[in-house]
Amino acid sequence: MLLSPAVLVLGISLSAALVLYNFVIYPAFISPLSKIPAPHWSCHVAPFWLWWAKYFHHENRLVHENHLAKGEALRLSPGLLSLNGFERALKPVYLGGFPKTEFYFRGFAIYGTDNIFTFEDNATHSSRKRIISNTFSKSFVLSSPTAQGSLKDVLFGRLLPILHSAAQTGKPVEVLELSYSYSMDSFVQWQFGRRFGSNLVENLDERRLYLDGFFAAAPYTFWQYEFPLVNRLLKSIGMIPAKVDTSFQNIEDWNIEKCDGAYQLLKSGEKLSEEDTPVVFSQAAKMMSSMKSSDNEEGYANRLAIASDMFAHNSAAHETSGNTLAYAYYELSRHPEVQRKLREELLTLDPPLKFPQAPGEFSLPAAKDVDALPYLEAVIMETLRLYPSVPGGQPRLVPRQCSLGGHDNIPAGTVVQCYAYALHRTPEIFPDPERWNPDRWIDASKEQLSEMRRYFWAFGSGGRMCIGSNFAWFSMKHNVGSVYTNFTTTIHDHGDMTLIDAYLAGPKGHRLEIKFERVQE
Ligand code: HEM
Repeated sequence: MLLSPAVLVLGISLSAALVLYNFVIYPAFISPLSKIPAPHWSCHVAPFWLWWAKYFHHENRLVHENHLAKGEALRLSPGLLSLNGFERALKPVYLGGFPKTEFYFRGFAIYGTDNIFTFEDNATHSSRKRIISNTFSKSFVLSSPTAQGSLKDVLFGRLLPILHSAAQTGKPVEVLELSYSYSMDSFVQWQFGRRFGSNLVENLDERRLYLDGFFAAAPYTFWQYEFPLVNRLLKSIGMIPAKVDTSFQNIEDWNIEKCDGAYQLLKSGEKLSEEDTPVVFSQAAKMMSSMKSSDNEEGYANRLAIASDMFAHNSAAHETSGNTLAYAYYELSRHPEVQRKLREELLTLDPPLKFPQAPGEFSLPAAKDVDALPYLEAVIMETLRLYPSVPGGQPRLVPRQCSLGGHDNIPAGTVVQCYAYALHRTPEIFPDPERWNPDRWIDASKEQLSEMRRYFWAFGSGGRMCIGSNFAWFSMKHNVGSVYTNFTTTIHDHGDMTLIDAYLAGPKGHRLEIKFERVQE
């Protein structure tokens, strides 16, 4: 049956009116979100501003500037809010356990499989996290002989000798990639045990394989996070080079070889020394797999799920801690007076973190003593405040209608996010926020300090907070502690040290050359 022209015109007009209402009138004027200020008027009806800010790497900075000008809630796109504050932002959203969004699967699923970082559903996530969380507790890390073994091998056996000989020859050292390498090796040795540890610090082929594989995709993350289908299309027509996938495949293989090796070792029943114990992997394998001697080489239960978790851990460990260490060297090198003060504190350790040690003797101070040094902690806290390695928005889904950022009736399904970049630069909490000033953590009153700690968000908060934060503190404190016990540092040369404007970030110029000089006894 043919429709009359009048009915056709009416149908088209009604559809147009419906589209206009749903995509313009409702979001711009009627939705409860329409009252929330936006960085640009178009944010109320379309995500173009946000795509532009992400693509050109202005998002974190502009979100921060807009919070300063317009208050604690911003509408970045029709269904996405940025929040900045504790009581009406961090507390309800992150401590309240709002679930994650698909952003995490798009960006961080490995072997095509979810992992602890990517699960959206809280119940699945917490049952996975429970399996390994005890190995990541502070008391476990500080008393772990395997972690001590990793310090002995990686810090004292590899990193400090490199710095020591550079100090003797007067040659500068590029410390950014060296810090990624140290952070990876120190964590992987704890994760998989010494036999399956990595050696990115000394083995430049392994370093290139891992870091090239890891960073090859960095220029294309916009497509990967925002438009996965376009990302696939760009790959299929060669606009994203094939080496992005092949070099990533290399590091997936690198990780799974460690998993398979450690699995076979555990299954063999061999009595392992503390140094050889794959602390994190064994916990995951025992709980998620059968560990039967009949399991074949690569055929154990949950192989890819375990490997995906292990990859999530070691990839999270090396980049974040590596960037933090490099920024700590950078700022300390610009502040000799802070180096002096830090060294004074470090020399109170008994024994101090001296390198080299007398032949045949090796002794470290108790890890809890290193952990308790207030100025060392302040130096690293302040570095993480000014240069958070996860500065970008951490998106969560509003599960039910609620009030946030001073606005009521935020509908279920809205995506909300806080930015460490903006929280850490809130001037009422951190006066003179662009200044690197470790003393702010020492001189603050008790009340100020508790506010500063509520806004300090380098490791996130709530149920999805960083599981590796205690290991990161352990590894970074021993690194900075032993370097500044033995050396003074100055800057030789560097690329642009501005923090990249992205979800995960290090220095834009990706290069920091430092000169090390032995401390005069
Ligand atoms: C300076 C060092 C580190 C920083 C600044 C850091 C920061 C963070 C942040 C901000 C999150 C939350 C991200 C989000 O929800 O969007 C996170 C989660 C996570 N981090 Fe770290 N991280 C560091 C070191 C490590 C280390 C050493 C590990 C090793 C295991 C690790 C493993 C993880 C994992 C597995 C998660 C996901 C936790 C979950 O969803 O339950 N991180 N990290």
